[in-house]
This record gives sequence, C-alpha cells and structure tokens, in this order.
Amino acid sequence: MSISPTDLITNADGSIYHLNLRPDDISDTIITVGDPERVEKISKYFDSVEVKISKREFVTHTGYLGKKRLSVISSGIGTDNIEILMNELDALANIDLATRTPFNEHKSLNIIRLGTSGSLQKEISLESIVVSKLGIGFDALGYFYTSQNNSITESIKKYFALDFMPYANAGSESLYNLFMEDSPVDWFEGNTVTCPGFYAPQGRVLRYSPKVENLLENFNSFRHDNLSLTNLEMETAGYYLMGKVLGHEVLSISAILASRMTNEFAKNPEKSVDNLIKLALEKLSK
Ligand SMILES: O=P(O)(O)O[C@H]1O[C@H](CO)[C@@H](O)[C@H]1O
Ligand SMILES: O=c1cc[nH]c(=O)[nH]1
Repeated sequence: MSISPTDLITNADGSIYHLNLRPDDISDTIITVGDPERVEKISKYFDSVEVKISKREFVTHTGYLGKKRLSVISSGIGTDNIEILMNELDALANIDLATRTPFNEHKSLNIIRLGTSGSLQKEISLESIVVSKLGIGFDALGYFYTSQNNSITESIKKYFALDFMPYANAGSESLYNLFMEDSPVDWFEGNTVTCPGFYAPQGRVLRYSPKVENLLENFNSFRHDNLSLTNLEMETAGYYLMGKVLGHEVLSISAILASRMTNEFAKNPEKSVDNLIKLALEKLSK
C-alpha cells in the first residue's frame, strides 16, 4: 500500500523532508551527535568525505574510514528531533521513496550516538564514558509508540510520584558488546535517564524555586533490584524506543561532562568528546 504524501514527505529533488537526504547518501552504519558542529569533528578523521548535506540542525557527512563507509548526522537536542531522525533514516533504508511503498525485505541500520551527559553516581567520574544499556524516558514520546515497558517503569513512576508513565527500552546488545569488549576502565555500563529539558528536568536550579523537590537526590538513590540510574541527557530513550519500533540496532555512548553529585563540570569538554570520538572510530573501523 502506498503511503500518503502527507505522511511520507519528500522534497522536489526526491530527498526526505527534514534530513534532505536520498537513500544513497547514507551508510548502514551511522554515528549520530547532538551538536551540528560535532559532525565535522568526526568526519575530519575520515580518509574521504563524499557527501556533505545539511538542513536545519540535521548535518550529514558520509565517507570512508579505511574500507568502512560511515555516515555522521547531527540531530540537535531532544527526543522530538530523534523521532524525526529515526523515522526518516528508516524511510531511506526501508521505503521505496518513488512508489512510497515499504520494501519487502527489512534493512537494519547500526546507529551509534556519541553524546555528552551528566553523571548521577560519584563513582562515574568526570570525563568517564557511559555506555547505555537502558534508556528511560521522562518525556512524552513513549505515549505515542508501543514500547517495551517493563517493571522498572512502574517502579520509577512510584518512586518519583509521577503522574505520567515513563518508558524504557534496551539498546543493541551486539553494539554494546562491540564497544564494551576491551574497553578502558573508565567506561561504565549505564541506565540513562532522558530528560525533556536541561535545567529543571535535570534538577538544575537557576532563577526559580524547583517545583519537584530533591529530584537529583532521588535520581541518585533510586534502586530497582540491583539497578541504579547512572546519567542524565536528552536523547537516549528516544533512540532506544525508535530502534525497537523500527527494528534498528542502536547504542548511546556519552562522555560525562558534569558530575552532578560533586558539582564539577569538565575543564576541557572538547578533549573528552574528542577522546570518545577517537575510541569509537577505532571500534567501528575494524
Ligand atoms: O552533546 P549532545 O550529544 O547534544 O548531548 C547532550 O547535550 C545536550 C545538552 O547540552 C543534549 O542534547 C544532551 O543529550
Ligand atoms: O549535565 C548534562 C551534561 C550534558 N548534557 C546533559 O543533558 N546534561
């Protein structure tokens, strides 16, 4: 069945609506970042770059690192952008844009987020790396897609006295194993909380009184069986939800720029992110 022109929108040149990309513009392995300026900080390590396309916050570079074809795409901030990014990447891989019909065979993409985050536990120190096992969304995206909600979401709802249901999904096991094999000692397994904001939703207080009291302390002290919450950021749960819904392998890896338990912020955030980029490219080029 053909998908309607208002559900699947293409531009005059045949590219997909927001990303401005055509199917050949992307690789099957895609690194994603929040900051559009981080795209070049990754593609500068490629041996060649064949595609450079941008629209709004979505900047794409595709090229080769050795024999491996890789794409890097920026999303901007927030799960609303991730919903657009993941749907449009999926459309490029799994829908014939000319006939507007899904291909019979499903193609699964490998999508790896290289982002930044704040840690919730003292032992996850500044400038360490968190590889997310689970992404837990405190935003509303989960309301609109069937998700793999499990007992942890009930437990979080109760502990934080939420009047909405968070959503939680696991990332790709195969990508997790690839990145955690022989990883440096400061790479931690994480259960990542994805927040619908940087300030109050992450327990920051500027020129207002917090409506939700003790949010950070509660993030820190929550336990479900042996599981604790490790870090805060703004996209992971959206990626893991959409990865499950659309059938793609997705992993989120974050450089810790803020230690929320010790109130420290990274002295050289660019260096932390660059270290993460170099290690990730080493893994992906194999
Ligand atoms: O550095 P990126 O990848 O953007 O990730 C983190 O940083 C942004 C907030 O500063 C949010 O997008 C958060 O998820
Ligand atoms: O504390 C932090 C640091 C980076 N990104 C976030 O979302 N939070």
